[in-house]
Amino acid sequence: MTDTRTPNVDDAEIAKFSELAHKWWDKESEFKPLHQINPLRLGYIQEFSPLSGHQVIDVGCGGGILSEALSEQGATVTGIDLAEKSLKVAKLHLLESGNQVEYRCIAAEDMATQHPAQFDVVTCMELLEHVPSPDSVVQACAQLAKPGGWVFFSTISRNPKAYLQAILGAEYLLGLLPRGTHEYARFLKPSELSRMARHAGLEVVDVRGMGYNLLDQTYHLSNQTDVNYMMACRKANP
Ligand SMILES: C[S@@+](CC[C@H](N)C(=O)[O-])C[C@H]1O[C@@H](n2cnc3c(N)ncnc32)[C@H](O)[C@@H]1O
Repeated sequence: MTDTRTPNVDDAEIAKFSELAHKWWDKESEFKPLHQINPLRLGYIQEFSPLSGHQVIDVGCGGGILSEALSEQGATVTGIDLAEKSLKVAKLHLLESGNQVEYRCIAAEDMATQHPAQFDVVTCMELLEHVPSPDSVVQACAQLAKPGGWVFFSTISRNPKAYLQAILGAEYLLGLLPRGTHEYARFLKPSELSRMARHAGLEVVDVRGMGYNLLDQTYHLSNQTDVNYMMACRKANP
């Protein structure tokens, strides 16, 4: 039977990340902001869930910045992405770091069909704003989680301040990210992501902002969720 589903992927997005793949572990490159926020998101995840001995899947793992940090905490980590080149870099980096992560080139939706309810923790960071149907990825993340498991998202809200900071500021004025990294229409308000999460059977436990300090050029957790934010969700335990 032919699969008539429209794949939930924007080829231009995959090409964009593939083009930069060799720079994933260069902490002064276009991926510097991801390296800078990584300790914050790891700490956030650990506020809610232990990692040691847990099965974790990192959806849209890229070069493995978060996947490796999760593995360093003793989790058994699977990383999935659709950019082959990024996964190659991720696998090569394991040789250097000695960390263990199983990387697979597969869509979240397909992984969820193959491995439903298999993971204690699902992380999906900075991915939703790069896909045509974020709700489909949210559904897949919920399906991947065990009952009682945790699902963490991070993305960017959609409002004039987010446009000014995340696109105009970060891409055009400060040059923190390459121009064209983000498309405003794909930003998601916390209320919209909460609705998607609830629809997928997840309880939204917490929403937390991530702010950037222009003066010392550092990121911090914040109660302001109107630009970058993370969400901690829990799958119901029937
Ligand atoms: C901004 S990067 C975030 C990487 C990683 N999650 C992190 O935060 O360190 C976005 C990632 O999403 C991946 N991506 C984009 N569209 C995707 C899709 N439809 N399915 C899986 N991964 C996708 C890209 O290849 C890229 O690695």
